[in-house]
Amino acid sequence: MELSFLFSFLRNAPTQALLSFANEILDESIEKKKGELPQCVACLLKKQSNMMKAREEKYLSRIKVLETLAKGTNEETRADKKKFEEQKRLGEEEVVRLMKEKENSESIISELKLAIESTKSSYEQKYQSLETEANRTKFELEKKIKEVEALLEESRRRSNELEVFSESKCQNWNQKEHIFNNLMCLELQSLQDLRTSSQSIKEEVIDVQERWREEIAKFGLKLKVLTNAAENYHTIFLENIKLYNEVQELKGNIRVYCRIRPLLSGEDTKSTVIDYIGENGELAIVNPSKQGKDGQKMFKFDRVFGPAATQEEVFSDIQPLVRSVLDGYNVCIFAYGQTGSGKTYTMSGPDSLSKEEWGVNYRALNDLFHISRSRRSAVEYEVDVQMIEIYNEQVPNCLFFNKLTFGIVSRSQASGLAIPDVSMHSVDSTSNVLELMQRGQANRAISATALNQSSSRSHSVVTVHVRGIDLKAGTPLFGSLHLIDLAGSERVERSEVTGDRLKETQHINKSLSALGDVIFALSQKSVHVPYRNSKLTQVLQSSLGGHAKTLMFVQINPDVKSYSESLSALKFAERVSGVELGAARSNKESKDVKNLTEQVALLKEANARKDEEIEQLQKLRETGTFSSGVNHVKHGNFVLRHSSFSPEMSSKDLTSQQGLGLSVQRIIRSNNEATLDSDNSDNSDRHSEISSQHSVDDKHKSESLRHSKHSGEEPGLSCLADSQIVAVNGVDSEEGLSDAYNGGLLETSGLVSAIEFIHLPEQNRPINGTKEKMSRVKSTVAKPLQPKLAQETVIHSKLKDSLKSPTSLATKGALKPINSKDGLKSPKVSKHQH
Ligand SMILES: Nc1ncnc2c1ncn2[C@@H]1O[C@H](COP(=O)(O)OP(=O)(O)OP(=O)(O)O)[C@@H](O)[C@H]1O
Repeated sequence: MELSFLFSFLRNAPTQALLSFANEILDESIEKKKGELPQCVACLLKKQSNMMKAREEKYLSRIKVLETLAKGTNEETRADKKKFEEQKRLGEEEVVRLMKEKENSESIISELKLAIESTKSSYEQKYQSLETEANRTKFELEKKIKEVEALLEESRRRSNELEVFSESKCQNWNQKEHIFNNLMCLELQSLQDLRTSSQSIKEEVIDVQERWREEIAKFGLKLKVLTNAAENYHTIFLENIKLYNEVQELKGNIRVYCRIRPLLSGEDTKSTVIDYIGENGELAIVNPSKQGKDGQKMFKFDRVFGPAATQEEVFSDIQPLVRSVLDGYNVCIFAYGQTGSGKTYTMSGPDSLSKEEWGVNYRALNDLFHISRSRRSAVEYEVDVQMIEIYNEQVPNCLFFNKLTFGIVSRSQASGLAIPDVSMHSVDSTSNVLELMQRGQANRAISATALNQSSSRSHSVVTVHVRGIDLKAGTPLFGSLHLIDLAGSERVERSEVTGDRLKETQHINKSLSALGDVIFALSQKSVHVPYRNSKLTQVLQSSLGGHAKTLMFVQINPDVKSYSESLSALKFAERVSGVELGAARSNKESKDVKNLTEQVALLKEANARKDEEIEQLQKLRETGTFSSGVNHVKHGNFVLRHSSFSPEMSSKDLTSQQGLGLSVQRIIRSNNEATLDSDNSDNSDRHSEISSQHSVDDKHKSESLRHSKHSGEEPGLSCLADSQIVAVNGVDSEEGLSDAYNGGLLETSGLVSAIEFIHLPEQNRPINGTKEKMSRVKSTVAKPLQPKLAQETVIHSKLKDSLKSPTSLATKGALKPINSKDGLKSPKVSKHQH
């Protein structure tokens, strides 16, 4: 074990150790050689001396032989002596030679000795150096041996430790093996279990798969149903939007779209007040001077267009509204916002006008032409345009260079004209419109201010009148579209204006604040709405307080410097979006209305005849020959002629009573009463509207009942508004008549009454400001019912039914005689009449 460890140690020992081991072997051989060297030298010397001795002995023996020979032969032969001498000489020479040889040998020996000596010394030196080296190496080797021994000791210890460790490891591994074996057994067991359970799972999976297949088949069916539903969803979604719009239209909220213009060059393009623009009309702006949530303000409008919105996108959203003008609606679109916020851009477009940059005005007219052409086979349309501006509370006509100023009629005319005297221009193509509008735009008051290079200094109003006639039914319609680019509100210190510009600014701000007051009154549903405080609100009256569809663009400049202006514009817009105008009404006559109008004409005829009879009866009465079944009604500013029948009477009685069951009341009212009234006329207008609206509901019935009781008159007679007057006058006005059917047809306590409002001609108007109107009382008398009157009874009942449904009877204009030509030309006619 130890040896094997040593071998392995040597095998693994570093080169240094091997080197030392080699040295050790070398040292041993040197040691050996060192012991052999003197013996070698001694042997060599011994050989040499032996050889020399042998040679010397040989020579000496030869000399002895020779001497013996010489002694022996001396006597024998003297010849031989000579020979001997010769031989002696030769021997001597030989000796000399030998001596020489000996000398040579001796020199060789000495040389050899020297060589041996030198070799010896060199060997000794070498030996010494080798000895020193050997000593050193020995010392090192000893040292190394010691180290090796220590290492050996250490490795022995380690090997012991390793042995112990491996012993324990072995035990561990044995234990582990044991555990592993146990585990394996368990695993095998659980594998077996798993196999069993997997088998059962497999069966279950097959079962589940089977069930899934069935479920998937069911899902497939359901999916089919869902796909069908999804296909329908879009249609339903669109229908929902349509319905939502219809609800909105019924509520008549002013629609508010917000448009944010992009930041212009010269404005800080990195900072903007716009924080968030939602898809559903949400808008969040941030106050640059406040941090976090505190500085954020949220608004909600019908739609918000971001800075990237194109003119086309903006128009496509309002297109349905514009198109409804062709269905006889009055539509008003106006742009509001601080100066330089992009109102003119939205309404007209930039100065360098290309088709892509057309604003709402051009696009609206272009679209109207397009649609009217596509409907040509069914409806014939005529389009006229008026263009005015409100500049310093004056109303010049933008389409005339001399800019005559005009007065505003406080209430919109049936024609939709607030300013009836302004010239009307018939247009039939987009190029006409472009030419006309550019003329109007050129005549508009525009100046440079610190905030806008081309700031509009006036409110511009473009009114598009559409008159159409349904070629099949022969019914007329008329709609109007007001496109209003308001002048921008501005802070004088920011716009840095003086002189004329300052005066303009003051007028602009004053009229915008009047608009704010009107909006406030409308949102509060106040009885009094101060339309008369400015020309702007007077022009907008029919759009804000009438039955028009109204849309406002609130324009926003996103620059942080304009934060406070943007905030107040958004607050104003929020208030505007809360204004409910009521359902918009179409100025389109239906077939029913046409029939009814014809019937009304018949009624009028019958009335005229009846009036004659009444007059005759009155005369009779005055002469005291007749008095029965006559009611005199006089209340406030009006006088009614009324006859009634009791609720107990059956329809048969009604017929047999021959006219007693029906009373036709004629109420004459000045059509332009509102124009002539003082400021309070707004109130009276409103009152008259309210009362006429209320006349069909129960509240009013009870009111009239109370009133009539109070005045000692029969119930059902005093339900008309204060401002309405009664006069006996043969002049009928269509507008007044339609008003009557809007508000004057009553049913009270079983009494059916028809009331007819008739315009007073100019000369018959009451004196300015007076509420005491000229009146005459006329009484109806029982009179045999003529066949025509029986028919009238039915007609009146029909009328009553129609009035209960708000859509069945049209507005004022709806009851005009069905002279289609007249109906079609109505706006122009009214322009001249008024
Ligand atoms: N959506 C827009 N895209 C590009 N430029 C716009 C946009 N809106 C406005 N601008 C530019 O902003 C500048 C001011 O616009 P505009 O004259 O229409 O403002 P305004 O509200 O009518 O101002 P004012 O009330 O003073 O007449 C113009 O140079 C216009 O071209």
